[in-house]
Amino acid sequence: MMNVSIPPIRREMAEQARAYIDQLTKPPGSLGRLEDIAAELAGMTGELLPRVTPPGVLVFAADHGVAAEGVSAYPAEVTAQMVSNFANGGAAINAFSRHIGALLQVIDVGVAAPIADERVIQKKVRPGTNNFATMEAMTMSEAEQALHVGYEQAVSVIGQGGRTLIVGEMGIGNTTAASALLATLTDEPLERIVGKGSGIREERLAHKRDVIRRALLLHQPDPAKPIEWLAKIGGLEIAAMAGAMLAAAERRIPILLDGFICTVAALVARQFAPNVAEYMIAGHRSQELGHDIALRLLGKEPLLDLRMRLGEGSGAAVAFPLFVAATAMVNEMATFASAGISTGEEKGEKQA
Ligand SMILES: Cc1cc2ncn([C@H]3O[C@H](COP(=O)(O)O)[C@@H](O)[C@H]3O)c2cc1C
Ligand SMILES: O=C(O)c1cccnc1
Repeated sequence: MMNVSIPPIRREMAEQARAYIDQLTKPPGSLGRLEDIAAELAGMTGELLPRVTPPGVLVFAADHGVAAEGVSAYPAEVTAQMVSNFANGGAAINAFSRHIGALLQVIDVGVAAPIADERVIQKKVRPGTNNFATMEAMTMSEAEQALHVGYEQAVSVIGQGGRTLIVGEMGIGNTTAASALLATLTDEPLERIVGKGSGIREERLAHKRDVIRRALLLHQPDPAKPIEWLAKIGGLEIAAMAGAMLAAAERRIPILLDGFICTVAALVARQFAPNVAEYMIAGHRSQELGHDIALRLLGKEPLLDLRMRLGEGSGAAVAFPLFVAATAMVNEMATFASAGISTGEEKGEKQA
């Protein structure tokens, strides 16, 4: 792991798509960012008329030992409780997945409590990580196993017909792990990286930053050694999300990113294969403080800004209809020639 070989995107197909989009019955550029999305999807898939439905939504759940430090607004048992909620179809990601016709899978990659529900895919690598404030979160072998779980799950959902990959997560404490990972990729101070996650108060936010500061001093994690980096301060679901992204890019499947945790997982994936990022589009800007820094590092501008801060893949699911609109534009619109409509240039018209 991770011996992935991700093909370069087909830039000539993206260019061909742009030229074709300019022939559609609208002033050039008038569908704005949708035109960019359509061209990017063509470059990723290698197809002028790509299909993006159905999306595969993978929600990876795992617990975090660092939750014992009081870094979340919620108790750790909420992870397992929310997994039951996912299984019962009652979470935000369930509602949104139904409305976009997604193939939704919920995967236990490391929930602390036993999950005995056949609607949850059982891939537990270990029951939660260790508290990385005092010891390494997991072994390197476990980090690799978690990456593999994600990789295999993406292969599976793509095999079932998934044409876009959305990855979400559930794990109380995971904004602490994601912030710690992000902090090692930038010189930005923790005051600009570490946010309120599920909604902690200001006093607790200072404590959360202290916990991360101490952990970074203790472990000296090096992102250039990504398995070791993940093992020291990462999370099982974050590793799985990264693995899933690698599998999708390898198969030319576009990846629609969710919020803060997901973008950090994308940065993790990039540590394994730099060009994986060419297959990603950022779905939304999360309210989580560090998300802008993570997006900037990844070089992505988010499609939506709805002041969301949930995770689970919810922001990506809400952005997905933009993929549908972009591909419908290319697939269904008439061209000036086919509709017999005069072009502005032919008439020598200028915009007033
Ligand atoms: C009921 C509930 C549902 C959630 N769904 C996603 N998260 C989000 O909040 C958690 C991260 O925040 P922190 O690091 O502060 O614990 C993750 O589980 C994330 O998916 C939830 C959190 C809660 C409480
Ligand atoms: O943007 C996210 O992924 C996020 C933000 C807050 C809490 N959980 C997740």
